[in-house]
Amino acid sequence: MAYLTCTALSVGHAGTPVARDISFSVGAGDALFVVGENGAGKTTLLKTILGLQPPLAGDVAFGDEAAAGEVGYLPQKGESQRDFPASVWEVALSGRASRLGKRPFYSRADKSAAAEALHRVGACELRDMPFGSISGGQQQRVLLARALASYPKLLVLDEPTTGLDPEAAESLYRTIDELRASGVGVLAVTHDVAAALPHATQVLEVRDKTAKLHPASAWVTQGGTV
Ligand SMILES: Nc1ncnc2c1ncn2[C@@H]1O[C@H](COP(=O)(O)OP(=O)(O)OP(=O)(O)O)[C@@H](O)[C@H]1O
Repeated sequence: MAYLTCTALSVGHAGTPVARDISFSVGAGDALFVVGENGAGKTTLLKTILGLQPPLAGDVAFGDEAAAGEVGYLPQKGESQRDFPASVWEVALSGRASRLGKRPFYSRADKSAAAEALHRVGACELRDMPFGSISGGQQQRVLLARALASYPKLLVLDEPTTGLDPEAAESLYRTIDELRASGVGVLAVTHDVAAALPHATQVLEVRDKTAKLHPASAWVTQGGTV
């Protein structure tokens, strides 16, 4: 079973659909990129998948090692994140906060998950640096580690390369490829279709109040843009 399966999903606000009849699944090694014009409904879809708002119809199901809600989430980058007053290590470790429950301190398992996540994204050497002092590409890498430390199987990324130069974006995508090769499944929203496409397995095109699923190779041959 896939980590995430959406079936005949309708998403929207106050009972009014923004996009209807959305069906896709994301499993180990998959990278599904959601594309569409401004206002098409990409963020509404992500929020529905993350359980922040209810589906208007249809179903969101989690399976395998990604139980309900156990999603590593990298939110869209906000300016406030740049000066976040914490070290890289603290940011990575904060991915485990939702697992603390009533415990006052992070456990050895929490620390080892955060350390492993930093290692997997190639950010070990940044560990003791203030988060606000590293580059935008490095910050995104650390926030990817944070998502990975929280739930390492299914990652949901909202515009992961926004604000990065092409080299930093490509480097982040290559890291995401390596994570996929080790069994991670990725669902990402992007406006940067050309850069994302070589790293996608499927493209979900949200348009005209519905969504079409394309294999990434077919999207290339039809010269797809949004
Ligand atoms: N809380 C809300 N209440 C009512 N309508 C909303 C709300 N949030 C978004 N919308 C509307 O839903 C539609 C889809 O918005 P959404 O943010 O999902 O689009 P998007 O594809 O993510 O756009 P962008 O690429 O600009 O981020 C838009 O028409 C928007 O105005």
